Amino acid sequence: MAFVLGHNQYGKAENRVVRVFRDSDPHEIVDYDVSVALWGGQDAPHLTGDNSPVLPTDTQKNTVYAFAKEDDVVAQPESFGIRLARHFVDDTEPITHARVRIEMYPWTRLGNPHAFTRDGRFVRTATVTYDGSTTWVVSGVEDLWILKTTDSEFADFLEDRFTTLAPTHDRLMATSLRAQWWHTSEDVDWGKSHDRVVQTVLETYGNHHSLAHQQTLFDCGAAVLEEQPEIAEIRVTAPNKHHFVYDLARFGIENAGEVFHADDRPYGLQELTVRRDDAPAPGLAFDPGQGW
Ligand SMILES: O=c1[nH]c(=O)c2[nH]c(=O)[nH]c2[nH]1
Repeated sequence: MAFVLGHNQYGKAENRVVRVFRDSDPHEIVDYDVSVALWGGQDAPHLTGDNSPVLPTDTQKNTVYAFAKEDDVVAQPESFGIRLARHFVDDTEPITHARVRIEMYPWTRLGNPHAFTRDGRFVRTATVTYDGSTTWVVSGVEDLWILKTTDSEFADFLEDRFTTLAPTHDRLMATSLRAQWWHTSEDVDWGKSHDRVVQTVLETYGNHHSLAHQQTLFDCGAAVLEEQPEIAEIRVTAPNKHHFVYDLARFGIENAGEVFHADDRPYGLQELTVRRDDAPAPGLAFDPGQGW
């Protein structure tokens, strides 16, 4: 029996970088978790242990911290990712592809010019993939919690002999949303664009009269594409965080949708892509992972 090497990539994952902009008054900071993955020309180390084509992950880590000195570049996760990805491919023989994934933890300024509190509303993400000619820039958000106390229905669904769910025309609906959107241009004010997407998603989710979580999420994605022409495609992963009306009738207490059990698992999971009908193919924009 013979074995062949399939897709492989390697890199330094989760480099935690905090950059302080001391020259700005008041001080600014960015807080990143940067993961680098490189591929191309790496048969020898896997098959024979010959490390001559390997740029050590330790060197990759050092590069992340060194480039964090470049003010304009490091200020936004997208521009930092572009800088790093192009460097690793353009300056390192035999690397052909780089993917840099950055999580950004937002901090909010306190009352004085050099103190901050971690803003736990969401994590901002950017994933940049570069193949030596094309650069794919994907921005995103994770752990964006949204909850609405009414304006949500779920009825008229398929029923079979295992169905026990009662249809409802008024329920509490909640999620912790993950979304990633692909820009077809780099001529973007990354910070403003990100703020706008988050705002659009929050407003749409909140204002939408929902017949299903699926419908609300599609509308959120469509609203983002409507607002921002440079975004070609958005992918959303959203658990339906079930809240069950707690049975207080057992104690002779009325509960008209006021006391809920916030269930942890299992949860419904809606995953969808919304794209412009004339959008180009996304190529390597979205990380398929190892497929499990
Ligand atoms: O919005 C919903 N979509 C579903 O597919 C579903 N399934 C379910 O049990 N509850 C819900 N709610």
